[in-house]
Amino acid sequence: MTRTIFLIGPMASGKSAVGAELARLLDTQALDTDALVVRDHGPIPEIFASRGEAGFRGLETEALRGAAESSRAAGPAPLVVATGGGAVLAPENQRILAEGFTVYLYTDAATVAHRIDGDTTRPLLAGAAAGNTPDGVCADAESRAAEALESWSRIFAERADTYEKCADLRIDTRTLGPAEIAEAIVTAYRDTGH
Ligand SMILES: Nc1ncnc2c1ncn2[C@@H]1O[C@H](COP(=O)(O)OP(=O)(O)O)[C@@H](O)[C@H]1O
Ligand SMILES: O=C(O)C1=C[C@@H](OP(=O)(O)O)[C@@H](O)[C@H](O)C1
Ligand SMILES: [Mg+2]
Repeated sequence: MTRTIFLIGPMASGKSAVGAELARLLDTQALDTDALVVRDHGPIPEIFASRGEAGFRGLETEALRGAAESSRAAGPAPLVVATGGGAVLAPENQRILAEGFTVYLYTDAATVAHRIDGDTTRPLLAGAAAGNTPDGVCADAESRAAEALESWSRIFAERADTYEKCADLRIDTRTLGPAEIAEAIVTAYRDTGH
């Protein structure tokens, strides 16, 4: 039976980039839950601002459900679904991930530091990126980057066990490029008999 390949992992671990590469290798379609939410509801920072994180999580679950449904309806090639970093949190999402082949893209703070520096698209890191400090004083670029990285590390520590629990396969991506990671996933997926 064909199984959807889900990509999970922390912010900026490469889920979206690897998803596109993997779909190219498997000659199939890549879906991205964040992209589906943006397509249907607008930019993620605006959703966090208007509906809060809980509102975003509801839309994320809807997108994941829809992506899994599209995959079931697709032909013999497995669909690739990149998730957002917090998609592993909701029990309903965990049940959906358990039906597919779920790959955890492991990385660390040192590796993602330059990827999230100055990023304003991820609201959970953007308090720092926007220059807001808890005391309301504008932070300089260097301390903003340090704060974003601190937030990333704290959130990752909170979720690390959940990523492990949801994964059929864990790849240490720290020294690999997206194409190499995609190749490793295809090999492991084929090893499962697909
Ligand atoms: N393995 C990798 N090596 C180098 N750069 C990467 C790698 N994976 C992702 N990137 C880059 O890091 C940034 C974040 O990747 P992205 O796919 O958006 O992560 P995610 O979807 O997990 O948040 C992008 O600019 C992407 O091109
Ligand atoms: O980790 C998270 O909670 C989030 C990760 C983001 O996706 P990426 O992991 O693709 O950055 C996006 O879903 C949103 O900003 C929340
Ligand atoms: Mg992404």
